[in-house]
Order: sequence, then C-alpha cells, then structure tokens
Amino acid sequence: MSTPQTVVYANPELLAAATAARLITRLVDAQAARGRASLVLTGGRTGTAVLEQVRATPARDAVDWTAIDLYWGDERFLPAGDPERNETQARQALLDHVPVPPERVHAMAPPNGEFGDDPDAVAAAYADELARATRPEDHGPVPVFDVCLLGVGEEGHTASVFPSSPAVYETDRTVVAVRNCPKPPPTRISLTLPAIRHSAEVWLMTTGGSKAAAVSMALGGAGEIQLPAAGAIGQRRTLWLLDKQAAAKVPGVFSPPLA
Ligand SMILES: O=C(O)[C@H](O)[C@@H](O)[C@H](O)[C@H](O)COP(=O)(O)O
Repeated sequence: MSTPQTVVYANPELLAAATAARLITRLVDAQAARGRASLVLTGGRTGTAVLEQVRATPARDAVDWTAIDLYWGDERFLPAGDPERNETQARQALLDHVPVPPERVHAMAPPNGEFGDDPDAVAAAYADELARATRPEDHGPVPVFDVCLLGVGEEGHTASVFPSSPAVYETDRTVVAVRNCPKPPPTRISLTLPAIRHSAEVWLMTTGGSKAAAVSMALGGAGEIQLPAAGAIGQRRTLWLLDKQAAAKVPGVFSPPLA
C-alpha cells in the first residue's frame, strides 16, 4: 500500500483544472501501456468540477474514450435521470461530450432499473459486474482501477462510507447498500474500502475550510472507522489533492501562493 502524497492548490478552480490535466495524462499513459484504462468516478462538487474541466480542455481528445471503462465509487439511490444522481451529473459534465461506448459506462442501477428498488440487490449486481470485469492479472474481486477518484466529507466519509457505519466495517463484500446516510439522499450504493484499496491509484480531492479537520485527521494517522477517507489507499499511489483552505490544518505541507 502507498504512502499518501499531498498536493495543494491555491483555489478550487486551479485544483479542478490541474487535476483534470493530471487525469488526462494518467489515462493516456495507461492506454499507451495497455491499450485501455479504467476510472472510478465520484459524486460531489469537486469530482464534478474535475469532469467539467476535462470536458473543457482540448487535451481531452488525447484520451481514446472508446478504450476506457468507467465505474462509480458510489451512487445516490435515485431514479434514472434524477439530477441528484452522480451518474446524471457525470453525464452532463463529461460523458455526454465524449464517445465512451455505452457498454463501457458501468453505472450503479437506479431503483427503477432492472434490479428493482432493493438496494442490496443492486449492490450485489454491481459487485457481480465488477467481478466479471476482472482479468487474471487483477488478482481480486474487482479490476485494478487505474484511478479511483474520491471526495471527502466534513466528517471524513468517502464514497458513501461513513464513520462508524456498517459499510466501514465491511471486509468481504466489494459493494454494499448504505442506509440512513447523514448526507442526503439517505439510501446509496457504495464501493467498500477493500474494493477502493484494489485501485492502482486513489485520488482524494476536496476543498474548503469545512474539510480541514477531516483532512488533517486523515493525514495525521486517524483510523478508518472514525475517518473512512483515511482507509482510501491505492496499491501504487495515494494522492490528496487539496486547496489551501482544506489543507490549512495539515502541518508542513507545501502550499503555493494564492493565485
Ligand atoms: O455522492 C456523493 O455525495 C459523493 O460520492 C460524496 O462522497 C462526496 O464526494 C463527498 O461528500 C464530498 O462532496 P463535495 O465534494 O461536494 O464536498
């Protein structure tokens, strides 16, 4: 497992633009090496802003969008097309603007989809889909995602794994239903930390002073039960991508001048 690296940006806009550039380069490198790439998307303002920046840059066309598999780290259990679904927001931000084949966009099913309104059934189906997508070299129940994008909540959640929740104690399943979420909507589908940790690289991205305490605790050695984001670690790389406000309580980190 990798040791977290921290990169601080002067403001959220620079974080989103620079992370979009970093992501494009990472995907291009993965495709150059293996002819394909896999990416786990996240909901939330920061994750969506990064996708919007990917869409906006000409460099996006360096990625072969027909040779990428897209997954989600979590999904709000809302009907297809609901504006609050992470899938809806990702499609509007980027996916509707690049030629990813529909069969390579692996959305978590909605309650009005083929697996019905039982979130446990939807979670199990997504776990099966991930298992089917694995190759022998993945050596596990989910693919080794090239990059797993994640946000961070004020109290330290990531994906939809919340502090001291049943999901954070999950050691076997790769995808679970989450109920009674402190962050609406109350019902979600989420990768578990063991699934997230199967990624080659995990990028946690967050901004704003309200996240500073959680970021400081996560990077200061907090345990994953109380601070699930602390357990989001990549096999080869773990990046914390922060603006100055979110990094304000992280000691000794290089911080650029305010742009
Ligand atoms: O469905 C969601 O809401 C996300 O998956 C969630 O994990 C989000 O990334 C964090 O809550 C941070 O959200 P912000 O970036 O908007 O602060």
